[in-house]
Amino acid sequence: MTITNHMPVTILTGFLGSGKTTLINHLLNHNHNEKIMIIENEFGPINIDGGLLKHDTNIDIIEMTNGCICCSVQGELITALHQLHQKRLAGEINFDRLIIETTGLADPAPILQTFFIDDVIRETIQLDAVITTVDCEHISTHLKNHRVAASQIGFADRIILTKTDRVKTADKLSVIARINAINNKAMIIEANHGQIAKTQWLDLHTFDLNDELTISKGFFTVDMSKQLVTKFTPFTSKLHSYQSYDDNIFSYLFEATELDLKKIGSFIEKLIEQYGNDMLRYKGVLAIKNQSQKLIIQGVHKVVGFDYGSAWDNITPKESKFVVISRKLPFEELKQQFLATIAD
Ligand SMILES: Nc1nc2c(ncn2[C@@H]2O[C@H](COP(=O)(O)OP(=O)(O)OP(=O)(O)O)[C@@H](O)[C@H]2O)c(=O)[nH]1
Repeated sequence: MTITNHMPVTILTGFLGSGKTTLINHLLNHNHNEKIMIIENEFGPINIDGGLLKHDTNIDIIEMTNGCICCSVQGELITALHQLHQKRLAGEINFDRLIIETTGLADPAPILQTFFIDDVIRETIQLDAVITTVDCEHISTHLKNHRVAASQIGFADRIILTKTDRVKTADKLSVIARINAINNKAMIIEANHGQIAKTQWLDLHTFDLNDELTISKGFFTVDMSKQLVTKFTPFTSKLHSYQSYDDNIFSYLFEATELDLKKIGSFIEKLIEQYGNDMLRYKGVLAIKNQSQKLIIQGVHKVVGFDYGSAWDNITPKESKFVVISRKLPFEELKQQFLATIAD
């Protein structure tokens, strides 16, 4: 990788003790050809994880201990990223990717927004994905007591389910169903003690304004007693007695045929203005009348990006899909407004 390339950045979040450090350690133990920079943010004055992470020559760790990235040290994160960029440009340091491990108590929103709002960062860094570790054994308690736990799941592009060795299959399935109810866009991957191939959580390119809009239809497991595989066997949970919980974050899917550009533009503008604070992540691939290319939209709260993607082919029907992971929205009302943007 050359310095002119955008630096890939992965945000690793997940509640306290959910296995973030274990996952990174597994990566470092099995990574021999990449130099990785890690920004660690620990809540409180002492960075425990910095000591737990296995140092070797392929890793540099920046510790941020002035509080939690999500609030008081957002500025510190920006400064750290600028400095890294400068040092890299000057040839003082070299690394191939950056991982930001957030404190288990952090809401990832402000961290994510940093990558959209700061010009230098936007131009030099390629935000790759938000990865959330979920502790299968304790997530129910976390969700009950800490609002941020649901938020971390809601923001995820990919969820890594940990400690499944400590629960019964039925309990694991109900955790999966609960995660899916919060975020049906993120694929769920099971990892025993962080043992997961790096291809499963790095270089996912989820923030590229590309045409891929995946909605998880089940979940996927990696069985580490077998070889690392890149293809998974899809597993669909058949839960007949799924209990409903009030996690207050939901996945909404808006679907329609070809849309009128002006109308959909003002729908989205109004939606963000009114509900942006509640909308954690959203992504859409929209079919616009008289436009041969797909219109791609994606955003985090009130920060939104639009771009034209690839052209529609003659086989795929021109359909618009817009997924929103959000705190509760008046979905029926919004759906009618969305449908009203269909082109005449
Ligand atoms: N049984 C079991 N234990 C695990 C697994 N993954 C992690 N652990 C253990 O869970 C504990 C917490 O893991 P960490 O990796 O430190 O979690 P963390 O998310 O970095 O924790 P904080 O930095 O405190 O938020 C450690 O004792 C790990 O060994 C797993 O899949 N199964």
